[in-house]
Amino acid sequence: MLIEPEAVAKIDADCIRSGIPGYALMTAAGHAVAAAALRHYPEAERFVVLAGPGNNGGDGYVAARLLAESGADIRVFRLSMKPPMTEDASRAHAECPVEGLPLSMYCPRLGDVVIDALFGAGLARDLSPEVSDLISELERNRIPVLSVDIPSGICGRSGHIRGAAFRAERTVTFVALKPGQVLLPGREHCGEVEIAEIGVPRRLIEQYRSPTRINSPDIWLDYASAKTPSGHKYSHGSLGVFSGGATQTGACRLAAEAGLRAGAGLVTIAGPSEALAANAAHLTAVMLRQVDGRAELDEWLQDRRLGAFVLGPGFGVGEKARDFVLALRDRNLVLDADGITSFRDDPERLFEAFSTGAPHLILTPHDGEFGRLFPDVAASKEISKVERAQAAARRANAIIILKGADTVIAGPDGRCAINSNAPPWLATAGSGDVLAGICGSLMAQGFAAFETACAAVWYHGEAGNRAGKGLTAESLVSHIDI
Ligand SMILES: NC(=O)C1=CN([C@@H]2O[C@H](COP(=O)(O)OP(=O)(O)OC[C@H]3O[C@@H](n4cnc5c(N)ncnc54)[C@H](O)[C@@H]3O)[C@@H](O)[C@H]2O)[C@@H](O)CC1
Ligand SMILES: Nc1ncnc2c1ncn2[C@@H]1O[C@H](COP(=O)(O)OP(=O)(O)O)[C@@H](O)[C@H]1O
Ligand SMILES: [K+]
Repeated sequence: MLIEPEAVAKIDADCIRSGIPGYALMTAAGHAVAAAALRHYPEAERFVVLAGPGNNGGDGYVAARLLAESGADIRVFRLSMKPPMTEDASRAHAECPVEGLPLSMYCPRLGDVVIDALFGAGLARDLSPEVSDLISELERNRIPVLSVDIPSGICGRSGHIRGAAFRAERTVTFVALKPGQVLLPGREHCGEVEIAEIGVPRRLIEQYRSPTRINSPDIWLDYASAKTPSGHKYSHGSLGVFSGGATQTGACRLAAEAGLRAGAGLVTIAGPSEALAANAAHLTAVMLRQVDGRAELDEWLQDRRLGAFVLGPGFGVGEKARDFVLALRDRNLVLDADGITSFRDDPERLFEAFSTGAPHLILTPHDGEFGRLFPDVAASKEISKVERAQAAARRANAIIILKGADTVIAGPDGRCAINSNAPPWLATAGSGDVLAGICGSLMAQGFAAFETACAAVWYHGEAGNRAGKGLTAESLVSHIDI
């Protein structure tokens, strides 16, 4: 579950209305931070709390008091020497026995552990040069940082860096993760994340949970046991994958084999006559069909058992791709790679074709391909990856899988998931073709488009984890296990 940074203040206000004082929450937060500091840094020579002007700083003052009470050597440096900006933070400051000095007086030294309590959910602008310089100095001296709630400088909504950001070894966050802790680069800046409960009632957390979720199997739970013991290969889904020309057949085979491995009962590669020999030489369980032009395609499409199609991997960019896609407008389609690029000059033609009915088009762009279909959305740097994918999904009436280390899946209805199980070695040639094949397979098996996309991305990541560091796209296929 995720909560947006904007919800933090609302949760606080509702807690207070429910009789849970804000200061109780701040005290619990400070306790969690102090406990994590003592637990993870027993060898620290001194703890250094950097306190900001708001409640993030307030959590820092509480932690400083508790660390002082535990007998640790503790220093506090304040961003501003003015009184804190909230009542709770002022109280935490007043109760802290350690005198706070101006931030400019802090000289990092070996043995320090920094507790970064400058900004959390309230980060509203770029960090000042003073803070940026301090961050560089801490990094140069390899001083470990434990961040309170989120590393200061990371936007909790987008994961973007506001000018500069602490690179924490650990982060103690409260209530639930924020999107900016799962999206990059925020995720990398958080280090190990611990979620502290702090006593917010469950019903409030549920009430304010973000519609954006972390990708996990509970999203597609309803489809998990779709196969019945009495099923046959057609009831397990029939998938069609389009092949490119004679010298570009590898990509479609990766998609087709992934589709079979992901559980489709039947997978057929449809390709031009010139590619038949190359495909035939490498296929066993996957079937082959000659489809040169539109007439043969239309004939093949008479087979309504074909539950989904994959077009794009190795297909070639151009009018043939556009023509085939338009012929598939009322079918379940995964459009990847060349299939996406083919609509670069006229994306509206694609969107218009799939504009009606329940979404049945899945687009699987990486950043470059995304920019070809949605140049204006890609250009707006302020919006988060989640918001980019959502805007694209609405425009295209499609499910968008915006790939990367933090793949985001979004639907036109606003549903969204951020994936976090993919290992870095998944970034290898052909990996995207495998993902397209898994998507096609699940759609052919009857999963709805959004659930398909979430499940495919997650199983792709799991396969990557099982395959391990030396993975190639081929070995990735053999590790798909659904
Ligand atoms: N429900 C929760 O999750 C709870 C959250 N608490 C803490 O409360 C924090 C949020 O507190 P606040 O809303 O007071 O926000 P922050 O403490 O994050 O920041 C607040 C102040 O910093 C100023 N500011 C923002 N960006 C700045 C920049 N770049 N340079 C200089 N000043 C800047 C803002 O004008 C604002 O006044 C959370 O991150 C968390 O640490 C806890 O106290 C307990 C409960
Ligand atoms: N750093 C990374 N960590 C985890 N997964 C990644 C990373 N970079 C890319 N990926 C994933 O690897 C796949 C690459 O797909 P794609 O860019 O289409 O490559 P290709 O065209 O070579 O198959 C996508 O599923 C993407 O999400
Ligand atoms: K912080």
